[in-house]
Amino acid sequence: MRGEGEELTRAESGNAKTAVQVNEAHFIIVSSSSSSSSSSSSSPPSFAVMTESQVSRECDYDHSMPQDEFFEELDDGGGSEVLPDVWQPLDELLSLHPKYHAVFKSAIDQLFYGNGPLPMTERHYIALMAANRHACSYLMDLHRREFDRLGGDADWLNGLTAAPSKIVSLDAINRVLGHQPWSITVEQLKALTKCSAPDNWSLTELVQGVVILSTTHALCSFVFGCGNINPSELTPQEMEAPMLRRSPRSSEESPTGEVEELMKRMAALRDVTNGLDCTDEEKARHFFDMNRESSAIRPEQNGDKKSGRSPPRPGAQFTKDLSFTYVDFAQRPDASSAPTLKIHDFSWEDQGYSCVDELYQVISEHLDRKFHLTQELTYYTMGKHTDVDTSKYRTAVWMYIQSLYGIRHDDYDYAEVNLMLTRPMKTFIKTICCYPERVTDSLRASVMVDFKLSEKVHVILMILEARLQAELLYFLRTVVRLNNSASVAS
Ligand SMILES: CC(C)C[C@H](N)C(=O)O
Repeated sequence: MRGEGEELTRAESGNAKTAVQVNEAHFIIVSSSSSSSSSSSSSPPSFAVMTESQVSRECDYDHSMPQDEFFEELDDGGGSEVLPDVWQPLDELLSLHPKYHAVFKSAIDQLFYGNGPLPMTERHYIALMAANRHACSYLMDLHRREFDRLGGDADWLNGLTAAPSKIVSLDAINRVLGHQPWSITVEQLKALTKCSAPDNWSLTELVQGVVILSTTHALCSFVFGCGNINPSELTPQEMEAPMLRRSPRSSEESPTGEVEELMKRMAALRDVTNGLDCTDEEKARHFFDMNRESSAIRPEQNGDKKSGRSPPRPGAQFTKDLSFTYVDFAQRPDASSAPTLKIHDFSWEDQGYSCVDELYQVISEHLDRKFHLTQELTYYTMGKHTDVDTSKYRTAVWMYIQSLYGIRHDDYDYAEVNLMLTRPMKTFIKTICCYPERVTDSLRASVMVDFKLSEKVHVILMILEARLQAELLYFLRTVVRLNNSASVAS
């Protein structure tokens, strides 16, 4: 297995420009690409590239190929889609993790530019609606430009009031999915898909729409996690992403001991869990205890108190009711109608994947690879240390994220989360997942201080994928229930 340092070296030798930009101030790149919301003309026409990749898409994957072989193939340069230029800033950042990067590009290419029931312009409009939930100006700008470049009706860009009612009808599910996915109901899906409705959605269209919505919500978390910047507000010095800029407390100068402490805890945990195992009741109790404790973590409401700067947020033209936000799962008002989702009863592997595969087959394999790779990805490093088994840490991050959405992995002992994640780290993760637009410079700077840049990005990738999977699980479980209710009725 290659070490993270070596991955970087490979990126550097393969593409020196990319490596330097990512290392020093990658969000300068983000900024330059999102410098004007009405500058679609500055984006070179890359439609020809896209069309070519569309044509070759059908031959890209052998769906029966075992995953290990697929990942090996990526090492040999597989997954080399060229996304249109507007995606480049994300692309550059993700090049820190080449295997993930390749899978990500294929998935985005398929979702937004590949075969699918929805017209491409509508896909970008739906993503614009999703990015508006978190006031993510970077992604809103990206999808506005793509909508425009692909020939979308400029009127729609005035807001939902100018969009067709079929698109507008997706707003409710955008809201629920983005903030309280456990409250999606069969009735909501029925109303959208009912044949008698004038603008009804086919289930296949709805699945594509929802994959776009949830992917975009999760990408908002990624963008804010790494540092969302409004270029018009900032001087060039300020454009450096706060999280990624060399902090005076960088690990080389004054390590905080954070990594050593984590390594001790991981080792202790491995010893303990190899010998003792707690009962199912104890595991359940640990989950609910952790859930309750997590409710006490309240992300700041308004901008960055320390810098006194509250970045301007885009308005709510593309979604309604921005006051609808995340509520702590443990404190949801409808606890009886929205119980915990037990992975034992509904998981991506056992039910989710086949549900997507049946309705929107071309994306199922991409999602599966992304989830699988993100959970498996390791370089066996932590900070300056090598040959480290980081599985306890990485699992705790994934479990904590999904617990925020009421998802419980029955076999996991959530007491481990408390050992692996400090309160500031939980605050960071909860903010980035649930209220990414509220992240502050000081919060970013307070966590993962001794981690390498690529490790910080690695954690934020886990946030992206675990959140995406959580939203999809609730939606897909409801689709299955909808199908079951239809077959009972007939
Ligand atoms: C998130 C990081 C601490 C992950 C670690 N670098 C690994 O290779 O597994």
